[in-house]
Amino acid sequence: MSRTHKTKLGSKLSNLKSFLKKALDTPPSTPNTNLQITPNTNLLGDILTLNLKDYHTLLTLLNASLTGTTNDDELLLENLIQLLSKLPADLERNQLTDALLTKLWTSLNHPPVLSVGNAFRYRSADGSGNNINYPLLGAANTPYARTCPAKRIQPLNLPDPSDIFDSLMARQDKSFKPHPQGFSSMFFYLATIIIHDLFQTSSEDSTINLTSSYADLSPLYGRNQEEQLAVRLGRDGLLKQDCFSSRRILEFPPGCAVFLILFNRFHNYVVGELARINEGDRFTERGFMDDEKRYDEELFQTGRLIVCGLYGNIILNDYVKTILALNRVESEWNLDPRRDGGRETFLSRPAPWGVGNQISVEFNLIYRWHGTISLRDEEWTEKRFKEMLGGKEVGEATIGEVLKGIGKFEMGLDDDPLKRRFGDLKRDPVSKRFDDGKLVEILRESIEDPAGGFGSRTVPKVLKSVEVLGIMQARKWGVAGLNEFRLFMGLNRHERFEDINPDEEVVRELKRLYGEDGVDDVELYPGLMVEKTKEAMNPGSGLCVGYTVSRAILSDAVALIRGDRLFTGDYTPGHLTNWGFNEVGSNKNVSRGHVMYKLILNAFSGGSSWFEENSVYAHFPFVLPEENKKIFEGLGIAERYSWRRPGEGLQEKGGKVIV
Ligand code: HEM
Ligand SMILES: [Ca+2]
Repeated sequence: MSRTHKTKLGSKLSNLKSFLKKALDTPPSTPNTNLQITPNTNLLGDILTLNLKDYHTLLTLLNASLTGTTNDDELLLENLIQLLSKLPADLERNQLTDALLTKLWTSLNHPPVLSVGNAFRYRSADGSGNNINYPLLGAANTPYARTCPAKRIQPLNLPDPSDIFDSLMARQDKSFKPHPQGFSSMFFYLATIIIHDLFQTSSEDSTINLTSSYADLSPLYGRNQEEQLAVRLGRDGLLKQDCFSSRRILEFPPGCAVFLILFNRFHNYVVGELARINEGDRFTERGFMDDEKRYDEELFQTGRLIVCGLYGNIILNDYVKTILALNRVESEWNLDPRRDGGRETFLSRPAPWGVGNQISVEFNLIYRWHGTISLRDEEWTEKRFKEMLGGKEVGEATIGEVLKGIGKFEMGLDDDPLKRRFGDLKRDPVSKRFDDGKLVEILRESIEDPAGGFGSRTVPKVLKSVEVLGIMQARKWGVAGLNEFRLFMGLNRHERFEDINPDEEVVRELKRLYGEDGVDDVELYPGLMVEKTKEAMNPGSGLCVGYTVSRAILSDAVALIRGDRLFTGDYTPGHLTNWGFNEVGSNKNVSRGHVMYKLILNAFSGGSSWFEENSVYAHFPFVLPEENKKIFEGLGIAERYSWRRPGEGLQEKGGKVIV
């Protein structure tokens, strides 16, 4: 091909490129026919005089970059190579070559995200190895990350934390406001389990997080190998009966512990089924039967992947849907951060997945949701603290005494989780299990218990020392200010105190504490806690939390789930078995896509005598039954569910009989 011909082709390509750029820069509302083409380019003519095949190649290329997929029957790659070989050695050819190289490079992950190595097949006890290239990313016992640079000059006279709590955070007598969207305490018990799965600040070194940054159910399975072994039965992949690893969860209302017991029972059911089905002989093929330890290990680890799969599905299909009020409308859409199959196109570039996660100090503060504690749990906490303080009222105790009380309580627990108890529950001497009736009673009461709403002045006074410590902790971590953090998250700056919260008293107190001109001095924590809260909006706003928190937690949920290799690239039937993969999946035609019922119905062998298959308590426990009644009547589906209270009318099961 002559040099002139090559140059002509190059200039045609250049014209075509500016045409495409214009087409893409034109707002969608403008029809393409109205495109202004520079008169001297004669672009349409150029396109028509292009060799038909080259023209076709460019169109296919354009189509591929719009849709993200290539039909390789059209031999785009080969035609592109032909076109490139015809072009002159100039800018256009180089750019097209670079684009081709980029396309070839970005089709694969660099470095690879997945591995077939045995070390990466399961979840490690401490969460290490989730990112195969940076195995310590997000592992237990590593430092917290920092999300936002704190560049502002630090104000030297920060207000007294105790004053901040009393004036802005403390729940005033009789001022409890139930959650505006009718959330039950069960919702916040799951939240409590999630946050203890993700944050546990070491009391010896507050830069260290003692648990893994992954939603891997560390409160059930333990934060390290030693804790994991203590909660396992040591045979057939089983966990010890009705047990969980976390000591800390025993500091919380008994509904949290029951929630973990539901997961324990699900685990033991799963490993039983895995062994029984023995899919593809995978648990016997390598002579595991002769090696009991190995057999136990394979069953346990596969079981854990499946149980964590259900946990992840509960977080996405029940918890996040409720947060976004998608539980209140007909739509089946959900924000699923695991979405894959996305391709890079002109319009979107899918976020990476499976690259790991490391929790930051900012998120430790963002998730301190003590304002949502119900009146019932406030009372429970007052009693519990009094016990831990040897009878002293918490108001009379120093922060040191409270911390010592908590430490002593945890130390006083037996090392063997099987020997720990909670509430007034007793283990059956033979089965070692707690009584179903008692567990159901705690569940029912938790589902019927109205949680509190977020906002300023909502935190029970009994937690004052915890909050004061939180404020001091945030200062020690040197976190950014509220406005600094908002700007980092892409939110606008609060220019006036009224923007933080229009409530007159809150504005007055904020000004008193931070000074008339101190709006940028307002600290991240407690700023997050006193910010105005989002109004209910269906769908869109279910959680009704403070503005900044509502935005930040969605990014965090995506980081947590999409960042987790074992929830994304390695969430496969190969890892979980076909049976396990199906067992924990969500089906939009069942339970409106929710999956909590799988956990609850499985836990009680009495089956329908406790919860009917279609019990609203089993299917939608995060919202109060009376609120669900209103929602489902509005949607015209109330008759699909049983509204009977679990245990109602039962005389002989040992639970409290409700009539
Ligand atoms: C009655 C219920 C609750 C009680 C008695 C309680 C008590 C405490 C206590 C004593 C601490 C400080 C010491 C420790 O880390 O254990 C703490 C910290 C914390 N709480 Fe709560 N809490 C409750 C509910 C919640 C809820 C519902 C959430 C959020 C979903 C939450 C989030 C946090 C967070 C993120 C920390 C910091 C943890 C760390 O840095 O290790 N809490 N809570
Ligand atoms: Ca974890």
